[in-house]
Amino acid sequence: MRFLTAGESHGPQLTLIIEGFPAGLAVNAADINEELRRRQGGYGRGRRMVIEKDQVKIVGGIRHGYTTGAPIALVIENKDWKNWTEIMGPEPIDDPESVKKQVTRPRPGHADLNGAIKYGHTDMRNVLERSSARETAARVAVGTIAKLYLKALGIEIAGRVVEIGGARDESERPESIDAIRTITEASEVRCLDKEAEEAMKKVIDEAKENGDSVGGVVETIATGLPVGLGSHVHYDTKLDAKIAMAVMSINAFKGVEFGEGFAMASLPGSQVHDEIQWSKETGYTRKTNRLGGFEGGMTTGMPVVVRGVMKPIPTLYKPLQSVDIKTKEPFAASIERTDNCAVPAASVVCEHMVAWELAVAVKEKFGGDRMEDVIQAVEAHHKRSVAF
Ligand SMILES: Cc1cc2nc3c(=O)[nH]c(=O)nc-3n(C[C@H](O)[C@H](O)[C@H](O)COP(=O)(O)O)c2cc1C
Ligand SMILES: C=C(O[C@@H]1CC(C(=O)O)=C[C@@H](OP(=O)(O)O)[C@H]1O)C(=O)O
Repeated sequence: MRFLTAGESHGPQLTLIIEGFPAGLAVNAADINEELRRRQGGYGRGRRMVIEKDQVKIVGGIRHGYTTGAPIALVIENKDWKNWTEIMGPEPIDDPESVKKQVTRPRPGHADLNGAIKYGHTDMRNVLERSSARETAARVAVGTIAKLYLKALGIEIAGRVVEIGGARDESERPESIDAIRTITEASEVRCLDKEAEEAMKKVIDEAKENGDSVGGVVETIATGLPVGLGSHVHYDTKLDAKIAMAVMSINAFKGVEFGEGFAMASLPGSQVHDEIQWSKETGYTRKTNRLGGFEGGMTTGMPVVVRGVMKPIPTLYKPLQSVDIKTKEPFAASIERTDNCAVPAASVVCEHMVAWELAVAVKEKFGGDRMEDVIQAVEAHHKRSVAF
């Protein structure tokens, strides 16, 4: 299974090709549009999200509501494109230097300067257009199909915000995925606790007033997993490692942890490892889930619990010192628009990246050209695991 995305933030559209889903999976544009809507929202977003109303157009691989087994092709239009046709057009121009809005002032913390030096661009727009997290809309679209595939196999996924700029949601996470979804959807920052929500909004407001930005921590939970997705045999078959890579690949993510995560550093082994129990009805389970659903790079059958930390947004209204690459003169950046917190949106992206990696692992273990084959294979594996 693989997917590729193409398209610039202010270009005409994002384009996606996805390979590997079996035939017979029910997929509707409405399912994808609902997840795209979720990603666009959340407290702290900037004015761009007023312009965009993300809608997917299915242009291949799905017919009469079902996958055919052919590559799936999707398109998401950028409504902002109409304001950028001159600056972003593909046609050759005689004097590129004449283009208005050439970007020569790299933002600390963004991809601008490294990308310019690496690719030799004097207009850093050639870097920022593709490094923009606009691309995460495409990832949510493919992740929605992964979610639908997993759901047909009894695997459910939800996400939430745990922390924003030091304001933390300490409340107990409900076990039910539906409960997590219902509560977080009612929260403007996608957390579980009302008081925490107010504190997070305050932190975002204060940062905005100061021309600053804030980051945070998001969590994704997946339930209903078969035992033994992933493998211990190679570094690149360990599923926790693959999920960590996928989460780290989200723009501005700087760290990943599973279960108790970094807190394990200060705990004795007896308070970290999950004791094993057995019953005839359920087979082997763990009494706790402090390891977050993985041992040896394989799923234990307990919920996968993965968290990612997002750094504060790099584009700031409060100027940070940088150097103009054309004049080599120092300047203090001034900008037009930006998100000042995208942690709630990023929690939606994280859910979808985890869904994708789980879907890949399911496909690797169970194969199948038709959905009914996959369903049967997963059911047979569940039965074997319980009887083991
Ligand atoms: C949903 C989302 C929205 C983002 N919005 C912005 C933004 O408005 N302005 C900005 O400078 N960075 C934004 N970022 C972060 C940058 O895309 C990111 O910092 C940049 O691509 C550099 O990559 P790195 O931070 O992973 O090193 C956003 C990230 C996400 C996940
Ligand atoms: C467009 C999206 O996010 C963008 C991500 C982003 C960045 O630098 O990552 C910068 C901003 O873009 P603009 O400069 O056009 O305002 C965000 O709006 C989106 O999430 O769909």
